[in-house]
Amino acid sequence: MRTVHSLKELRTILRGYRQQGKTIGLVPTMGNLHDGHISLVRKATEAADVVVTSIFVNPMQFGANEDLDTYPRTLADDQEKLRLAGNTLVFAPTAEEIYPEGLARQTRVVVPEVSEGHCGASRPGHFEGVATVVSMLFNMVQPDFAVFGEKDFQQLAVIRKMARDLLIPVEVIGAPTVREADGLAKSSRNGYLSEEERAIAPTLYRALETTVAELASGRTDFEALETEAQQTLTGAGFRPDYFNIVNSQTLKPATAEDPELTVLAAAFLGTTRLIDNLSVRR
Ligand SMILES: Nc1ncnc2c1ncn2[C@@H]1O[C@H](COP(=O)(O)OP(=O)(O)OP(=O)(O)O)[C@@H](O)[C@H]1O
Ligand SMILES: CC(C)(CO)[C@@H](O)C(=O)[O-]
Ligand code: BAL
Repeated sequence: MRTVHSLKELRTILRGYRQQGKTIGLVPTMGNLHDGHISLVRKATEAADVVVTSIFVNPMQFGANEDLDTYPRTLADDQEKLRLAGNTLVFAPTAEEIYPEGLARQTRVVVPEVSEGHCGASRPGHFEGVATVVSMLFNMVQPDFAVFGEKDFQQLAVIRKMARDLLIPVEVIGAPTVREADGLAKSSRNGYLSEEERAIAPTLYRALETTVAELASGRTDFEALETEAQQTLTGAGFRPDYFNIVNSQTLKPATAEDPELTVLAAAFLGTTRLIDNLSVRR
């Protein structure tokens, strides 16, 4: 498995694979890899001959008061995990390689509607940063397939729409959320939790499970369900950011007629912001 840091090297190697008629899968990440990321890599190896995992902590998607500087960077460990998972190539560029003229002068990709609300409301500019860097990664790698986790449900919806609207010839594949034994969604940011916070953290998943069970039983008083869940989270020691029951396709507020609903949630434990979601067909 090779690691490249420059776009020039990446393009040279990928040209070789294409000349051999090989299909290419892309797994975009910010590194500090865990079993969730590795499940995406394995899925990509099933779909494509060659798998490129990118590791780039993208400054454009971080807000001014967020954790860009402290975000864990663990390239050597990540490389070993990727090698064991059957990954072909690691692309780990510097910020200068991706944004040579700096963020202020970079063309940006805005995805309307689906970027609004939920994480888009709490993290202004976040999905613009994600859509911009992912469209650049699609241009750099020109993958046949790209795999993203359903843990970041709104992000997956934004990327699907962006690829469709910009006519990018890539098949976007969603992969199920990988969880710890107690239900907590695996996430690099779980590493920020204290022992006490880690013990509370699975309450987020349990609140989603409770809400989904109520929805499956036919309840349609969505706002009351959202309030109940937020009270549960607050009682457990969280500071809820949002807890929204939505139409799984549009991510707009749920209606009683929707055939599939998704519950999207984000909540803080101390300074750590966790997100998770669960879907239910009715
Ligand atoms: N538990 C998980 N199961 C499946 N996919 C996941 C999981 N966690 C992250 N992913 C996916 O991995 C890709 C890279 O995500 P990222 O590097 O931000 O990891 P992360 O653990 O979600 O980090 P963060 O804590 O910053 O949210 C995204 O497509 C994301 O949805
Ligand atoms: C898709 C992504 C790699 C873009 O920076 C990031 O948002 C992530 O890790 O989910
Ligand atoms: N996993 C989403 C990337 C972010 O939180 O910035």
